[in-house]
Amino acid sequence: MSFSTLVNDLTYRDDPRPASARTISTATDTRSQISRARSYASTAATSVSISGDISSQLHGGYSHPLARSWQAERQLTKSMLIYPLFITDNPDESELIPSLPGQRRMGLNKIIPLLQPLIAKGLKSVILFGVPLAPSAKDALGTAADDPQGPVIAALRLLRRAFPRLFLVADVCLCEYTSHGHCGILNEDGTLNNNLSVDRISDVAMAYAEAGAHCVAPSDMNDGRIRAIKLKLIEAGIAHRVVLMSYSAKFSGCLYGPFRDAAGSCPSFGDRRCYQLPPGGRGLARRAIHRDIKEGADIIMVKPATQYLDIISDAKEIGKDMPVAAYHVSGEYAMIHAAAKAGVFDLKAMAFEATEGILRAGASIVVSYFTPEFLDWLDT
Ligand SMILES: NCc1[nH]cc(CCC(=O)O)c1CC(=O)O
Ligand SMILES: [Zn+2]
Ligand SMILES: [Zn+2]
Repeated sequence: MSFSTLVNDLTYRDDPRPASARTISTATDTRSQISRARSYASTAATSVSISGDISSQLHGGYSHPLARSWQAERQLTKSMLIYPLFITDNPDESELIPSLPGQRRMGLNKIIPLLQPLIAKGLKSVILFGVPLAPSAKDALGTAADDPQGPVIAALRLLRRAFPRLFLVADVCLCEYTSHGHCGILNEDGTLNNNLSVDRISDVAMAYAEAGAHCVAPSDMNDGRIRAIKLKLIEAGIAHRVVLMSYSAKFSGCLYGPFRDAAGSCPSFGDRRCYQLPPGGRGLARRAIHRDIKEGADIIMVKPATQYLDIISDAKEIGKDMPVAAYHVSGEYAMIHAAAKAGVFDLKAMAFEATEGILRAGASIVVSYFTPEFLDWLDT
Protein backbone atom coordinates (compact mmCIF):
# COMPACT_ATOMS: atom_id res chain seq x y z
CA MET A 1 0.00 0.00 0.00
CA SER A 2 1.52 3.32 -1.01
CA PHE A 3 1.61 6.31 1.28
CA SER A 4 -0.96 8.14 -0.79
CA THR A 5 -3.50 5.28 -0.80
CA LEU A 6 -3.00 5.04 2.95
CA VAL A 7 -3.79 8.73 3.31
CA ASN A 8 -6.83 8.28 1.10
CA ASP A 9 -7.90 5.40 3.29
CA LEU A 10 -7.60 7.40 6.47
CA THR A 11 -9.24 10.45 4.99
CA TYR A 12 -12.24 8.96 3.29
CA ARG A 13 -13.11 5.43 4.16
CA ASP A 14 -13.73 5.83 7.88
CA ASP A 15 -15.01 9.39 7.72
CA PRO A 16 -18.12 9.26 9.90
CA ARG A 17 -19.55 12.51 8.56
CA PRO A 18 -22.31 12.45 5.96
CA ALA A 19 -21.00 12.87 2.42
CA SER A 20 -22.44 16.39 2.25
CA ALA A 21 -20.28 17.52 5.19
CA ARG A 22 -16.97 16.22 3.87
CA THR A 23 -14.62 18.66 2.26
CA ILE A 24 -12.76 16.40 -0.09
CA SER A 25 -9.31 17.77 -0.67
CA THR A 26 -8.12 17.61 -4.23
CA ALA A 27 -5.38 15.25 -5.29
CA THR A 28 -3.00 18.22 -5.60
CA ASP A 29 -3.73 19.25 -2.01
CA THR A 30 -3.01 15.74 -0.79
CA ARG A 31 0.18 15.52 -2.84
CA SER A 32 1.56 18.78 -1.50
CA GLN A 33 0.77 17.74 2.08
CA ILE A 34 2.59 14.48 1.55
CA SER A 35 5.65 16.11 0.06
CA ARG A 36 5.83 18.58 2.95
CA ALA A 37 5.62 15.67 5.40
CA ARG A 38 8.41 13.88 3.54
CA SER A 39 10.77 16.80 3.67
CA TYR A 40 10.05 17.22 7.41
CA ALA A 41 10.75 13.53 7.99
CA SER A 42 14.15 13.80 6.30
CA THR A 43 15.25 16.52 8.75
CA ALA A 44 13.66 15.29 12.02
CA ALA A 45 15.49 12.85 14.26
CA THR A 46 13.64 9.62 15.00
CA SER A 47 12.17 9.62 18.51
CA VAL A 48 12.14 5.84 19.01
CA SER A 49 15.35 4.14 20.00
CA ILE A 50 15.32 0.57 18.76
CA SER A 51 16.86 -0.76 21.98
CA GLY A 52 14.43 1.13 24.25
CA ASP A 53 10.82 0.49 25.24
CA ILE A 54 8.72 -0.16 22.14
CA SER A 55 5.36 -0.79 23.86
CA SER A 56 4.34 2.69 22.77
CA GLN A 57 3.78 1.42 19.22
CA LEU A 58 0.11 0.45 18.79
CA HIS A 59 -0.89 1.51 15.30
CA GLY A 60 0.63 -1.53 13.58
CA GLY A 61 -1.82 -3.79 15.40
CA TYR A 62 -4.88 -2.25 13.77
CA SER A 63 -3.74 -0.78 10.48
CA HIS A 64 -5.71 -3.29 8.42
CA PRO A 65 -9.55 -3.47 8.54
CA LEU A 66 -9.43 -7.18 9.42
CA ALA A 67 -6.93 -6.53 12.21
CA ARG A 68 -9.25 -3.77 13.48
CA SER A 69 -12.11 -6.24 13.65
CA TRP A 70 -9.93 -8.55 15.79
CA GLN A 71 -9.69 -5.85 18.47
CA ALA A 72 -13.32 -6.43 19.48
CA GLU A 73 -14.24 -9.18 21.92
CA ARG A 74 -17.63 -9.56 20.21
CA GLN A 75 -18.40 -8.83 16.57
CA LEU A 76 -21.93 -7.87 15.60
CA THR A 77 -23.60 -10.77 13.79
CA LYS A 78 -27.13 -11.20 12.45
CA SER A 79 -28.01 -13.79 15.09
CA MET A 80 -27.49 -11.20 17.86
CA LEU A 81 -30.33 -9.01 16.58
CA ILE A 82 -33.99 -9.02 17.64
CA TYR A 83 -36.34 -6.87 15.58
CA PRO A 84 -39.34 -5.19 17.31
CA LEU A 85 -42.73 -5.46 15.55
CA PHE A 86 -45.91 -3.55 16.41
CA ILE A 87 -48.98 -5.66 15.63
CA THR A 88 -52.42 -4.02 15.49
CA ASP A 89 -55.86 -5.57 15.63
CA ASN A 90 -56.79 -4.17 12.21
CA PRO A 91 -55.60 -6.92 9.82
CA ASP A 92 -54.92 -4.68 6.80
CA GLU A 93 -53.25 -1.80 8.59
CA SER A 94 -49.71 -0.77 7.62
CA GLU A 95 -49.06 2.67 8.98
CA LEU A 96 -45.69 4.39 9.27
CA ILE A 97 -45.02 5.62 12.83
CA PRO A 98 -44.02 9.30 12.57
CA SER A 99 -41.70 9.38 15.59
CA LEU A 100 -40.00 6.09 14.65
CA PRO A 101 -38.64 6.64 11.13
CA GLY A 102 -39.20 3.66 8.84
CA GLN A 103 -41.09 1.55 11.42
CA ARG A 104 -44.70 0.51 10.99
CA ARG A 105 -47.76 -0.53 12.92
CA MET A 106 -48.97 -3.59 11.10
CA GLY A 107 -52.00 -5.82 10.89
CA LEU A 108 -51.80 -9.60 10.61
CA ASN A 109 -52.09 -9.59 6.83
CA LYS A 110 -49.02 -7.38 6.46
CA ILE A 111 -46.54 -9.22 8.65
CA ILE A 112 -45.59 -12.04 6.31
CA PRO A 113 -44.84 -9.84 3.28
CA LEU A 114 -42.74 -7.57 5.53
CA LEU A 115 -40.77 -10.42 7.08
CA GLN A 116 -40.25 -12.63 4.03
CA PRO A 117 -37.43 -10.52 2.51
CA LEU A 118 -35.86 -9.88 5.91
CA ILE A 119 -35.73 -13.59 6.69
CA ALA A 120 -34.15 -14.17 3.27
CA LYS A 121 -31.44 -11.71 4.35
CA GLY A 122 -30.82 -13.53 7.62
CA LEU A 123 -33.33 -12.20 10.17
CA LYS A 124 -33.39 -14.67 13.07
CA SER A 125 -35.69 -13.18 15.69
CA VAL A 126 -38.51 -10.71 16.32
CA ILE A 127 -40.13 -9.33 19.48
CA LEU A 128 -43.87 -8.72 19.27
CA PHE A 129 -45.80 -5.82 20.80
CA GLY A 130 -49.59 -5.73 20.58
CA VAL A 131 -51.28 -2.46 19.65
CA PRO A 132 -55.04 -2.66 20.06
CA LEU A 133 -56.56 0.22 18.12
CA ALA A 134 -60.21 -0.35 19.04
CA PRO A 135 -60.89 1.80 22.15
CA SER A 136 -63.14 -0.96 23.47
CA ALA A 137 -60.04 -3.18 23.67
CA LYS A 138 -58.76 -1.41 26.81
CA ASP A 139 -59.96 -1.89 30.38
CA ALA A 140 -58.67 -1.71 33.95
CA LEU A 141 -57.37 -5.32 33.89
CA GLY A 142 -55.80 -5.29 30.43
CA THR A 143 -58.14 -8.13 29.47
CA ALA A 144 -57.21 -7.91 25.79
CA ALA A 145 -53.55 -8.81 26.50
CA ASP A 146 -54.31 -12.54 26.37
CA ASP A 147 -57.39 -12.47 24.17
CA PRO A 148 -56.95 -15.59 21.98
CA GLN A 149 -58.17 -13.49 19.03
CA GLY A 150 -55.87 -10.57 19.97
CA PRO A 151 -53.00 -9.40 17.77
CA VAL A 152 -50.07 -10.98 19.66
CA ILE A 153 -51.53 -14.46 20.06
CA ALA A 154 -52.81 -14.46 16.48
CA ALA A 155 -49.41 -13.29 15.21
CA LEU A 156 -47.56 -15.95 17.24
CA ARG A 157 -49.71 -18.69 15.69
CA LEU A 158 -49.32 -17.26 12.20
CA LEU A 159 -45.55 -16.80 12.45
CA ARG A 160 -44.92 -20.25 13.93
CA ARG A 161 -46.64 -21.75 10.89
CA ALA A 162 -45.19 -19.40 8.27
CA PHE A 163 -41.59 -19.26 9.52
CA PRO A 164 -40.89 -22.30 11.71
CA ARG A 165 -37.25 -21.28 12.28
CA LEU A 166 -37.88 -17.67 13.27
CA PHE A 167 -37.30 -17.16 17.03
CA LEU A 168 -40.39 -15.50 18.48
CA VAL A 169 -40.15 -13.27 21.54
CA ALA A 170 -43.35 -11.91 23.10
CA ASP A 171 -43.08 -8.75 25.18
CA VAL A 172 -45.33 -9.24 28.20
CA CYS A 173 -46.98 -6.18 29.69
CA LEU A 174 -50.38 -4.71 30.33
CA CYS A 175 -49.79 -1.04 29.45
CA GLU A 176 -50.84 -1.48 25.82
CA TYR A 177 -54.16 -2.94 27.02
CA THR A 178 -55.08 -1.03 30.18
CA SER A 179 -57.41 1.95 30.04
CA HIS A 180 -55.04 3.85 32.39
CA GLY A 181 -51.91 2.88 30.43
CA HIS A 182 -49.96 1.59 33.45
CA CYS A 183 -48.04 -1.69 33.41
CA GLY A 184 -50.24 -3.60 35.85
CA ILE A 185 -53.46 -3.58 37.85
CA LEU A 186 -53.96 -0.53 40.06
CA ASN A 187 -55.05 0.00 43.65
CA GLU A 188 -57.71 2.63 44.30
CA ASP A 189 -55.01 5.19 45.10
CA GLY A 190 -53.47 4.75 41.64
CA THR A 191 -50.43 2.74 42.79
CA LEU A 192 -49.66 -0.68 41.32
CA ASN A 193 -51.20 -3.65 43.10
CA ASN A 194 -48.16 -5.89 42.91
CA ASN A 195 -49.79 -9.22 43.78
CA LEU A 196 -52.71 -8.87 41.38
CA SER A 197 -50.39 -7.57 38.66
CA VAL A 198 -47.93 -10.45 39.01
CA ASP A 199 -50.76 -12.95 38.83
CA ARG A 200 -52.19 -11.32 35.72
CA ILE A 201 -48.79 -10.82 34.00
CA SER A 202 -47.85 -14.46 34.57
CA ASP A 203 -51.17 -15.59 33.06
CA VAL A 204 -50.49 -13.45 29.99
CA ALA A 205 -46.94 -14.86 29.70
CA MET A 206 -48.39 -18.40 29.85
CA ALA A 207 -50.90 -17.60 27.12
CA TYR A 208 -48.08 -16.36 24.84
CA ALA A 209 -45.90 -19.38 25.60
CA GLU A 210 -48.81 -21.71 24.85
CA ALA A 211 -49.52 -19.87 21.59
CA GLY A 212 -45.97 -20.60 20.43
CA ALA A 213 -43.62 -17.93 21.78
CA HIS A 214 -40.08 -19.30 22.11
CA CYS A 215 -39.36 -16.59 24.63
CA VAL A 216 -41.47 -14.45 26.96
CA ALA A 217 -40.09 -11.10 28.06
CA PRO A 218 -41.95 -9.35 30.88
CA SER A 219 -41.34 -5.58 30.68
CA ASP A 220 -43.81 -4.57 33.40
CA MET A 221 -41.31 -4.42 36.31
CA ASN A 222 -43.65 -5.77 38.99
CA ASP A 223 -41.67 -7.41 41.82
CA GLY A 224 -41.61 -11.20 41.74
CA ARG A 225 -42.94 -11.74 38.23
CA ILE A 226 -39.99 -13.81 37.07
CA ARG A 227 -40.54 -16.38 39.80
CA ALA A 228 -44.30 -16.43 39.17
CA ILE A 229 -43.86 -16.98 35.43
CA LYS A 230 -41.18 -19.64 35.90
CA LEU A 231 -43.40 -21.54 38.35
CA LYS A 232 -46.37 -21.47 35.98
CA LEU A 233 -44.19 -22.65 33.08
CA ILE A 234 -42.93 -25.54 35.23
CA GLU A 235 -46.43 -26.42 36.40
CA ALA A 236 -47.70 -26.50 32.82
CA GLY A 237 -44.78 -28.69 31.77
CA ILE A 238 -43.43 -26.20 29.21
CA ALA A 239 -40.52 -24.67 31.11
CA HIS A 240 -38.10 -26.76 29.04
CA ARG A 241 -39.06 -25.05 25.79
CA VAL A 242 -39.53 -21.42 26.80
CA VAL A 243 -36.78 -18.87 27.36
CA LEU A 244 -37.57 -16.38 30.13
CA MET A 245 -35.97 -13.03 29.34
CA SER A 246 -36.32 -10.46 32.10
CA TYR A 247 -36.26 -6.74 31.52
CA SER A 248 -34.37 -6.68 34.82
CA ALA A 249 -32.77 -3.28 34.62
CA LYS A 250 -35.34 -1.09 32.91
CA PHE A 251 -34.87 2.59 33.68
CA SER A 252 -37.54 5.27 33.57
CA GLY A 253 -36.93 8.35 31.49
CA CYS A 254 -37.82 10.04 28.26
CA LEU A 255 -36.33 7.55 25.82
CA TYR A 256 -39.53 5.49 25.44
CA GLY A 257 -41.55 8.38 23.97
CA PRO A 258 -41.64 7.19 20.35
CA PHE A 259 -42.54 3.65 21.49
CA ARG A 260 -45.48 4.96 23.51
CA ASP A 261 -46.64 6.86 20.43
CA ALA A 262 -46.32 3.70 18.40
CA ALA A 263 -48.03 1.44 20.93
CA GLY A 264 -50.52 3.96 22.30
CA SER A 265 -49.32 3.03 25.79
CA CYS A 266 -48.74 6.41 27.42
CA PRO A 267 -50.04 6.46 31.02
CA SER A 268 -53.23 8.54 31.26
CA PHE A 269 -52.04 9.97 34.60
CA GLY A 270 -48.74 9.98 36.50
CA ASP A 271 -45.62 8.24 35.20
CA ARG A 272 -43.70 5.00 35.66
CA ARG A 273 -41.14 6.22 38.17
CA CYS A 274 -42.45 4.05 41.00
CA TYR A 275 -41.79 0.84 39.10
CA GLN A 276 -39.12 1.56 36.48
CA LEU A 277 -35.66 2.30 37.92
CA PRO A 278 -34.36 5.81 38.63
CA PRO A 279 -31.59 6.70 36.13
CA GLY A 280 -28.98 7.05 38.88
CA GLY A 281 -29.87 3.74 40.51
CA ARG A 282 -26.92 1.54 39.69
CA GLY A 283 -27.14 -0.38 42.97
CA LEU A 284 -30.85 -0.93 42.54
CA ALA A 285 -30.23 -2.30 39.04
CA ARG A 286 -27.61 -4.69 40.41
CA ARG A 287 -30.09 -5.88 43.07
CA ALA A 288 -32.80 -6.39 40.44
CA ILE A 289 -30.38 -8.40 38.27
CA HIS A 290 -29.32 -10.60 41.22
CA ARG A 291 -32.96 -11.12 42.14
CA ASP A 292 -34.12 -12.05 38.64
CA ILE A 293 -31.31 -14.56 38.24
CA LYS A 294 -32.37 -16.18 41.53
CA GLU A 295 -36.02 -16.15 40.41
CA GLY A 296 -35.22 -18.13 37.27
CA ALA A 297 -34.50 -15.68 34.44
CA ASP A 298 -32.64 -17.22 31.49
CA ILE A 299 -31.57 -13.91 29.95
CA ILE A 300 -31.06 -10.53 31.62
CA MET A 301 -31.96 -7.39 29.73
CA VAL A 302 -30.82 -3.81 30.24
CA LYS A 303 -32.85 -0.95 28.79
CA PRO A 304 -32.21 1.70 27.44
CA ALA A 305 -28.72 0.83 26.19
CA THR A 306 -26.40 3.70 25.29
CA GLN A 307 -27.05 5.70 28.46
CA TYR A 308 -26.65 2.57 30.61
CA LEU A 309 -23.47 0.88 29.36
CA ASP A 310 -22.16 0.56 32.94
CA ILE A 311 -25.31 -1.39 33.82
CA ILE A 312 -24.80 -3.71 30.84
CA SER A 313 -21.28 -4.29 32.09
CA ASP A 314 -22.60 -4.94 35.62
CA ALA A 315 -25.17 -7.38 34.22
CA LYS A 316 -22.42 -9.30 32.42
CA GLU A 317 -20.35 -9.43 35.60
CA ILE A 318 -23.26 -10.50 37.84
CA GLY A 319 -24.71 -12.90 35.26
CA LYS A 320 -21.43 -14.06 33.81
CA ASP A 321 -22.88 -17.47 32.97
CA MET A 322 -25.88 -16.15 31.08
CA PRO A 323 -26.56 -14.07 27.98
CA VAL A 324 -27.10 -10.36 28.49
CA ALA A 325 -29.46 -8.48 26.18
CA ALA A 326 -29.70 -4.74 25.64
CA TYR A 327 -32.68 -2.87 24.23
CA HIS A 328 -31.52 -0.02 21.99
CA VAL A 329 -34.82 1.77 22.52
CA SER A 330 -37.08 3.93 20.40
CA GLY A 331 -35.73 7.26 21.70
CA GLU A 332 -32.13 6.26 21.01
CA TYR A 333 -33.11 5.21 17.47
CA ALA A 334 -35.08 8.42 16.88
CA MET A 335 -32.18 10.58 18.15
CA ILE A 336 -29.74 8.94 15.76
CA HIS A 337 -32.15 9.45 12.87
CA ALA A 338 -32.75 13.09 13.77
CA ALA A 339 -29.05 13.88 14.13
CA ALA A 340 -28.17 12.11 10.88
CA LYS A 341 -30.90 14.05 9.11
CA ALA A 342 -29.46 17.29 10.50
CA GLY A 343 -26.06 16.39 9.03
CA VAL A 344 -24.36 15.74 12.38
CA PHE A 345 -23.09 12.30 11.33
CA ASP A 346 -23.72 9.45 8.96
CA LEU A 347 -26.60 7.16 10.02
CA LYS A 348 -24.84 3.88 9.29
CA ALA A 349 -21.58 4.90 10.97
CA MET A 350 -23.47 5.96 14.11
CA ALA A 351 -25.68 2.87 14.18
CA PHE A 352 -22.54 0.70 14.13
CA GLU A 353 -20.71 2.81 16.71
CA ALA A 354 -23.65 2.72 19.14
CA THR A 355 -24.20 -1.01 18.68
CA GLU A 356 -20.51 -1.86 18.97
CA GLY A 357 -20.44 0.10 22.23
CA ILE A 358 -23.36 -1.98 23.52
CA LEU A 359 -21.54 -5.22 22.62
CA ARG A 360 -18.28 -3.98 24.14
CA ALA A 361 -20.10 -3.27 27.41
CA GLY A 362 -21.13 -6.93 27.61
CA ALA A 363 -24.33 -7.57 25.63
CA SER A 364 -24.52 -10.43 23.15
CA ILE A 365 -28.15 -9.80 22.15
CA VAL A 366 -29.41 -6.43 20.91
CA VAL A 367 -33.06 -5.51 20.40
CA SER A 368 -32.77 -2.95 17.62
CA TYR A 369 -34.97 -0.98 15.24
CA PHE A 370 -31.89 -0.87 12.97
CA THR A 371 -32.14 -4.65 12.41
CA PRO A 372 -33.40 -4.44 8.78
CA GLU A 373 -30.53 -2.07 7.92
CA PHE A 374 -27.95 -4.19 9.71
CA LEU A 375 -29.04 -7.22 7.65
CA ASP A 376 -27.91 -5.27 4.57
CA TRP A 377 -24.92 -3.55 6.13
CA LEU A 378 -23.48 -6.76 7.57
CA ASP A 379 -23.36 -8.26 4.08
CA THR A 380 -21.10 -5.61 2.62
N1 LIG B 1 -43.80 -1.88 29.10
C1 LIG B 1 -43.94 -1.46 27.79
C2 LIG B 1 -42.67 -1.34 27.02
N2 LIG B 1 -42.05 -2.41 26.49
C3 LIG B 1 -40.94 -1.91 25.79
C4 LIG B 1 -40.92 -0.53 25.92
C5 LIG B 1 -39.93 0.46 25.35
C6 LIG B 1 -39.37 0.15 24.02
C7 LIG B 1 -38.83 1.32 23.29
O1 LIG B 1 -38.87 2.49 23.73
O2 LIG B 1 -38.33 1.07 22.17
C8 LIG B 1 -42.00 -0.17 26.71
C9 LIG B 1 -42.30 1.24 27.05
C10 LIG B 1 -42.49 1.65 28.43
O3 LIG B 1 -42.13 0.96 29.38
O4 LIG B 1 -43.06 2.73 28.58
ZN1 LIG C 1 -44.57 -3.88 27.52
ZN1 LIG D 1 -45.78 -1.61 30.26
